[in-house]
Amino acid sequence: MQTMDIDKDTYANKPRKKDYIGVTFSANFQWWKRPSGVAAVCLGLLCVLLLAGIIGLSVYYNRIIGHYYSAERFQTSSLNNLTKERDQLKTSYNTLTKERDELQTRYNTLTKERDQLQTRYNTLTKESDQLQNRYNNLTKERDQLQTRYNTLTKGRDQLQTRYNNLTKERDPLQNSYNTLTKERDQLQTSYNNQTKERDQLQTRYNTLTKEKDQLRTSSNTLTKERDQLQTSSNTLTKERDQLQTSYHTLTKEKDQLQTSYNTLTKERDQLQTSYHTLTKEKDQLQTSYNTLTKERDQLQTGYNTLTKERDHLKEELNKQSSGWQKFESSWYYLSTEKKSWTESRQDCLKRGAHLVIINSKKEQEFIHEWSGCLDIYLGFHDTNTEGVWEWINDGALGQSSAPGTTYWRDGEPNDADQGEDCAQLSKKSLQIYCLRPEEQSTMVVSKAWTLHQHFQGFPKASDFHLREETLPQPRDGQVLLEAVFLSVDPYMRPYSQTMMKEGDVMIGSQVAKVIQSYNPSFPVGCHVVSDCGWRSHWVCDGAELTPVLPDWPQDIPLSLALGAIGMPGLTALYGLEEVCEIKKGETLLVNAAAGAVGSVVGQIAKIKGCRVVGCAGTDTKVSYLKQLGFDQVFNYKTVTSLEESLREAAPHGYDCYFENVGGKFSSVVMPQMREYGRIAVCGSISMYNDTTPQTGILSTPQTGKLSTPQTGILSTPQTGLLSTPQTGPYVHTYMIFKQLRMEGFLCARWKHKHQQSLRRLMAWMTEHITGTGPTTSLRGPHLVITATVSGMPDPVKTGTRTHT
Ligand SMILES: NC(=O)C1=CN([C@@H]2O[C@H](COP(=O)(O)OP(=O)(O)OC[C@H]3O[C@@H](n4cnc5c(N)ncnc54)[C@H](OP(=O)(O)O)[C@@H]3O)[C@@H](O)[C@H]2O)C=CC1
Ligand SMILES: CCCCCCC/C=C/C=O
Repeated sequence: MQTMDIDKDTYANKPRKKDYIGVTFSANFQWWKRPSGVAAVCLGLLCVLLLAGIIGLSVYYNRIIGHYYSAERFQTSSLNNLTKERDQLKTSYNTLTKERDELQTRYNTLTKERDQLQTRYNTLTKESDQLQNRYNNLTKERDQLQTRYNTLTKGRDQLQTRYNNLTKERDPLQNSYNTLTKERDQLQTSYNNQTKERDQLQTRYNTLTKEKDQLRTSSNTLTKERDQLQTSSNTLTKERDQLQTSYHTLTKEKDQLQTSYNTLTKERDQLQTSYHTLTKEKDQLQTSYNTLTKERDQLQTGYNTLTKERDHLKEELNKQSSGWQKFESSWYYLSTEKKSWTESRQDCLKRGAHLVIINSKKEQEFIHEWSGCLDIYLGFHDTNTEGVWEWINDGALGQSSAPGTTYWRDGEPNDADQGEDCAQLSKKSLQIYCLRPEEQSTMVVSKAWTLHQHFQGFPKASDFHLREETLPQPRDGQVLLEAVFLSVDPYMRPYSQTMMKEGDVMIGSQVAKVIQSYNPSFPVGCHVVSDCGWRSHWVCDGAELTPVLPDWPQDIPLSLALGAIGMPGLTALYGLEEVCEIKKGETLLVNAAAGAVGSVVGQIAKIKGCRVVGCAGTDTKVSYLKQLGFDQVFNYKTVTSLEESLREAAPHGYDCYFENVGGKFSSVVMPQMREYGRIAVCGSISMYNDTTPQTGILSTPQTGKLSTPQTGILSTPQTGLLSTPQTGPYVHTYMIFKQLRMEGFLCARWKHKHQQSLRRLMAWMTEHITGTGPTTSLRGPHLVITATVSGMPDPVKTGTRTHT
């Protein structure tokens, strides 16, 4: 291994401490290898021997002398021997001294040599120190190199680990990528390239720097590739999931379409067969129909001619028998009642006629004679412009010329009694004079409820004020109305806020009777619907009047012209047909179901073959709605959970929701709408009287699309329709995911259809009355009118409609 090689080299160069000490000792102990060392040692030894000999001799000599003197007498003979020995010792002493000197000389020589050696030794020591320093430096460098080597090794190992991990991660990604896409082969190739690169990297493993760079490069590349693979894997996974979802949706839709296609194909085939059969039958019938039509038309023509002749004869007979007189092409009637000119004019209009208009002298003479010479009011007046006399034009005849003006009595018209605006044919002569039209008639005083002060919260009696006002005489084209039924509707609460100022007469519709008329479209006695507000009487020109349907059946209360066969009924019809576009078999929810609108909504939906769920606020109303044929009804005020009751009533949810109440009720319904559901926002009665904002919280939805209830506060609306800021909830999530359609509407949008729609409502109502229609045909709640001492309904007590 490379590592081992490096270690060997390193340790081979490394001096051991033991060896270093060895160098020092070799200078002190290996003296026998040097001559100067040997000489010095010998000299030292000789000195020691000499010293020992001198000491030994002196000891010996002292003993001998001592012994000699004591035994002088005994050992005189040995004196000579001693002297000899002394001489010999002297000789050897001299010899030794010589030798010592020689040794001293040699010692000096050796000392010199030793000094030289010492100098050389010092030089060597210095050199050794220098070497030691260099060695230390080298050691340091080596250590640094070692450290760098270790760091690099570690880095390489980490890179290797990362590389291995990346390689490991890359493999499963490669596998999933291969599974997910057709590009598997390309990725496989790139994988092989990577593997090759890895092998090359392995080969270049020995050069750390290069290897590091290569590894880093390949690591970065792999990381990038892995990220790209990860990204493309994520993208593909997402795309696959989306495709999977849309695939499922499409499969479902396709299956449904296939099913309905098959059903339709079958139905079409059956229809095709029956169409052919019917076409044949139709052709045969058409032929016989054409023949019969011709015959019928001929008969009809003959019949019409005969009918006309008969009617004409009948009319003449009737008229004659009821006092009418024919002169030339006109009929004349003489009333025996005493009335003013104005009242007589009314009386004529009631009879479908008008005050007499004279077109010729002959006619004037006939009237004079036939009347038995009575005073006769003429349809001649200058009420529009003083001094400009004209014939009345109540529509019965075309505009007449005015030949009568040539028959004025002398001095007439003179306006003698001021306001003599009408003409009379004198009983005494054939002449005309003028008189006041209102003689004998009384002025009409109307009573009206006004808005005394704007409502704060629920309306109260003190918000209203009863006012009397004298009405002007109706003029040509005008009518005088008398209220029969007034309506108190929820819309008045928010509308008054913007459309009215304090002191104005309360807005509202009424059924009124025409009691004076100068407008042939509205004869006296007919009933109209007028938007003139809460008044007892009113004079108007008829432009805004809607006649109640002709031939209104006697057994249907006229008050329904303000209910089921009036604006509320129309609202119900348009909300269902135009906004909800309701279809047979669908499930509908309606709240405020026992009200004027709600009760009709439920009944029309039943007529159309739908399943109807209704909510009302009392048990009596609940029973009433059951009688009307609603499928499921409950009292929303007494149920434990509105949410649960709604779900029980329609476990599969609601296709259509006719919204009358708004606020919290609406929040609870929203999650229970079915996909593609439609919501007709007709009203929001629960919010009209708010003084503090309602807090609308959407409960956590079944779908789980929203995890957190949503709330919010709408700032006070620009329109000022609502005095109190409205709070959430925000319904967007439901609208989006259930693909709902929510549309507000006002019934006036379809004004052009009102007449035909009223006839449809009346037809449903009549079917019910006569029992000819389905059991679900229409019934309508009536109005409760509470009379007061004032003679006007109490605006607060009549605030709620109910059924009777
Ligand atoms: N868009 C349009 O063109 C029109 C809209 N409308 C709207 O239709 C709705 C119904 O009108 P209409 O049938 O004439 O009214 P009604 O006066 O006949 O009935 C109203 C009923 O609403 C219910 N109600 C009243 N207050 C509340 C409340 N706070 N919370 C829940 N329910 C309440 C009561 O029934 P209960 O006892 O069952 O609670 C009440 O009897 C109203 O919102 C009105 O504004 C009406 C006509 C036209
Ligand atoms: C003065 C009669 C106006 C009738 C308009 C009714 C529209 C109702 C709207 C909401 O409640």
